[in-house]
Amino acid sequence: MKVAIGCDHGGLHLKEDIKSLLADGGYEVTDFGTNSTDSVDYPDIAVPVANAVANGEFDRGILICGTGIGIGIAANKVKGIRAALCHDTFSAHASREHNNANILTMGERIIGPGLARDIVKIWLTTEFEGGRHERRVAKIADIEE
Ligand SMILES: O=C(CO)[C@H](O)[C@H](O)COP(=O)(O)O
Repeated sequence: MKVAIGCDHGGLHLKEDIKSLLADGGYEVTDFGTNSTDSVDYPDIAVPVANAVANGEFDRGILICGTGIGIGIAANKVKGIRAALCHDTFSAHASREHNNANILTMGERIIGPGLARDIVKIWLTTEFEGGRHERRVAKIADIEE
């Protein structure tokens, strides 16, 4: 599975930790930055990652900022993106099974690396359930038309 990852300055340390988790797990990871603690604007990272997922270049994306909120709001402006903010494992599971989320967002200023790692592992390995959820996700796509 090909995974695009990105963060702003508020998510740098968690992004680096998640990158090593993904590399150890055999995922093909591409880092869209940022790569320092210098202040950057999260839409500048969110949009390239979201475009790369939306156009099929990557299977999934992971975006991290201080809260996970801003970077997710920006990603969700890109057509075809269903970015889900998950700070617990139940949401990570449900965002895949029910919502077919293609981008996971998290906030480094909110959760620690242990929980974040569990969230990522669940999120990357849970399949979309389809069925009634397919109809609902299709209605979200209709909003974009
Ligand atoms: O969480 C975020 C967006 O939702 C950002 O990481 C946060 O707003 C950055 O704040 P600052 O410029 O004060 O470091």
